[in-house]
Amino acid sequence: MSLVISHLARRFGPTPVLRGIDLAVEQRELIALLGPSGSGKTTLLRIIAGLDWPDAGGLSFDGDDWLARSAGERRIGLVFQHYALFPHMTVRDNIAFGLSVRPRGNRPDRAGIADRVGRLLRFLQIEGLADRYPAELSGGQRQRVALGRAMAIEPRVLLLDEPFGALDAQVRRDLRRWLRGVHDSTGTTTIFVTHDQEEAFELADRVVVMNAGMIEQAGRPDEIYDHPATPFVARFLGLTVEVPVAMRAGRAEAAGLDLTALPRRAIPDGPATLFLRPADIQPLPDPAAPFRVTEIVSTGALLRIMARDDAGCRIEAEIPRRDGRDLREGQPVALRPVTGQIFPAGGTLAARAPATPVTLKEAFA
Ligand SMILES: Nc1ncnc2c1ncn2[C@@H]1O[C@H](COP(=O)(O)OP(=O)(O)OP(=O)(O)O)[C@@H](O)[C@H]1O
Repeated sequence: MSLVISHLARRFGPTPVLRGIDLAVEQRELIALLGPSGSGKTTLLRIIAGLDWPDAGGLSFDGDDWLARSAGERRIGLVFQHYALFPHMTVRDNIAFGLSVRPRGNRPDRAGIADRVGRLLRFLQIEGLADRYPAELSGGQRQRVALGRAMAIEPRVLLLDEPFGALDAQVRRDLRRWLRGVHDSTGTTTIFVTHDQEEAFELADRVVVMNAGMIEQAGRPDEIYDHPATPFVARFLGLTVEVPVAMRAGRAEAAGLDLTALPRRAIPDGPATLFLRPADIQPLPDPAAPFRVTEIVSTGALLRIMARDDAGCRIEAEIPRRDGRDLREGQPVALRPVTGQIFPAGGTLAARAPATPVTLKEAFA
């Protein structure tokens, strides 16, 4: 166990921003803090970094009480969305900065620093940028350099706050893969903040979903994707179709919906809510079905099918375009969810469930 966060609380004036955070981060783990704006992700990151202090709770690293340590003593690498590099310094000097300001006993000599920076530049595949100034770099290149600067001090924990937030989609994707590769080679314990689901799921070993200052769920990406633990997580992860159902002997029933593909659940008889992703609902032409297609919209590869029954219940399904050739507006369709999540009424917990071969070790050898 490396980083242990216990019962952490923080308020700003009367507003509680963190309301009892408990999280243990293993050595070498890559954790994503995922949540909507204002859920407290940055505040938590700042407290870990030593840039802010909690009102209550604990924070330790390998048993050492970090709340008794300054930011510098914690040896943390930080990368922010707009972490301005020093504009008057070249990339090489920016990366060397963290090493050159170390206390004397701990500081390599000039040749040692130059050697380390050279190896790090190669490792991060930014050798060609070494003599440029930040103004001569693209956004993606700047963030690679910012990561290099954060890593030069061999941080015990690397903290990234929306590091790719300001970049366009393709660059973000490239940087994600690059970051994952860097992490896999170095094994630096890493926590990054994002509100981008795809980014969190592609990059992280474990995703921590935050909402209103609390952790709603923490787990492996596929675990969270397949089994959201709360209605909030379900909605946040795209299970946006909510259907009132009646539970009977573990099966969900709803008029006009074929729910036979859903497995039995250990949920008491009575009212419940079924949460579905539009992509998990199959609309099948059926003259006897109570739902009718009201609208078909193409988004390119996909068709969005809106359906409605006489009682006014509206359900949206999303299917690959090639699967929708037989569907027409006005046509009766049976709706068949293939998977979904059920929460008892009241919304409590669900019953269901690189180009160069230099490694960082070599870079610092
Ligand atoms: N120094 C401060 N003083 C007062 N309120 C603050 C301060 N810092 C943050 N807050 C408030 O605390 C709440 C949580 O902010 P925080 O930045 O931690 O959320 P976040 O999840 O990182 O959001 P975002 O994704 O928008 O960055 C917000 O309502 C914010 O306005």
